[in-house]
Amino acid sequence: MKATVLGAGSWGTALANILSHNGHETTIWGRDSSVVRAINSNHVNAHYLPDAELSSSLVATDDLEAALSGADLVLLSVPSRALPELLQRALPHIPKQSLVAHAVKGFIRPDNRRVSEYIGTMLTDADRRLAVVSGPSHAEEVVREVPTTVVVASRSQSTAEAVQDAFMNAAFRVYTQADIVGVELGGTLKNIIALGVGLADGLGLGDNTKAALMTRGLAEMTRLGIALGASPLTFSGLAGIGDLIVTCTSAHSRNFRAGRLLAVGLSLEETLAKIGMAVEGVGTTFAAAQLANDLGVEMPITRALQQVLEGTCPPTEAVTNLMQRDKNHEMEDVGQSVIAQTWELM
Ligand SMILES: NC(=O)C1=CN([C@@H]2O[C@H](COP(=O)(O)OP(=O)(O)OC[C@H]3O[C@@H](n4cnc5c(N)ncnc54)[C@H](O)[C@@H]3O)[C@@H](O)[C@H]2O)C=CC1
Ligand SMILES: O=C(CO)COP(=O)(O)O
Repeated sequence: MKATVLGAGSWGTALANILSHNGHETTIWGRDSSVVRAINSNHVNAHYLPDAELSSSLVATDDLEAALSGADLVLLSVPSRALPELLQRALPHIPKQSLVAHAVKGFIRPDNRRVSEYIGTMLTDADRRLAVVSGPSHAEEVVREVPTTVVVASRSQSTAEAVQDAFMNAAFRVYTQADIVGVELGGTLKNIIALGVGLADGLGLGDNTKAALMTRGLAEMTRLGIALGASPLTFSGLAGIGDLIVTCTSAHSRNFRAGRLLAVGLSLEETLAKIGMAVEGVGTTFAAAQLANDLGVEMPITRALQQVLEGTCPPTEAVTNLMQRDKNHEMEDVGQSVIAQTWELM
């Protein structure tokens, strides 16, 4: 298979490295010619993954048209805010029969569309060709071949299985899924909660608080997911709770680290500059808050975080506000029918 990865940041590099190691003729496109040169001459991406020695067969280029020529599989792996511009430039050169996968965890603003929804409006035969790769997978560990599991979702089973085959190896186990909406939303919405857990950590709050944020966070992720057409079960899988756990507990997570920096008093601009890589949770918080508002979905953690990011509520006050919300049943609307049945039987 001839594979082309668009985006030479952390994740694009890690995924291109897998494809190359798996024996596929792999090209990675990046906009930064110094990164391209370093991958070709030294097999290293010094800015994003300095400690990893990349496959010597991996070829890098900054020529988009040449990168896409003859590709059987095209993988888009840039931050969500960069995707529209890149896609406009890439579309005329994407071969008509190629499979197109993306590994982006964010919404396309300002319309707050899912990435596959956005790509699908432009790509011919999208239902057959398009797939999403998501799951608990920090690039820093993937390049070290730390055992990792992800999920590929597509409306087409054969496409999901083809992408699964392309990536699967002894250290990178790939599952398939049909729920493209749920898989995309799980990977996207967990970044909001990771920012919140990072804030809690930076404020010196305890493990109880982090567990509360993760669990109640999953509940509000699931509520929005259901409203947008996802299967609730997907949120108990790799793209949901799996990715939530890794992002909320790993020192590699840019979202978790950003939350910690905000908690100790850095401004949002200072925080983003200090991380120096994609922090998708910031844009996602605003997008999800807007979607929740439009759809009438309760997302208290997201709303609290939005206020913190806007600078209209200090983090400690946001915690107090969350704790003092009206009392509630744990399962709320998601499980109401089940709860009613159980109580009738008792
Ligand atoms: N880093 C990770 O471990 C993982 C990242 N992701 C997701 O992958 C996506 C990409 O993130 P990372 O690679 O981590 O980001 P990164 O910050 O490491 O790299 C971003 C890359 O995009 C490029 N870029 C930025 N603006 C661009 C533009 N306008 N046109 C072309 N290229 C542009 C940069 O030059 C850089 O190569 C994000 O949605 C992220 O959430 C998903 C799973 C794991
Ligand atoms: O999505 C990720 C791991 O699955 C990466 O998370 P961060 O963007 O927070 O580093």
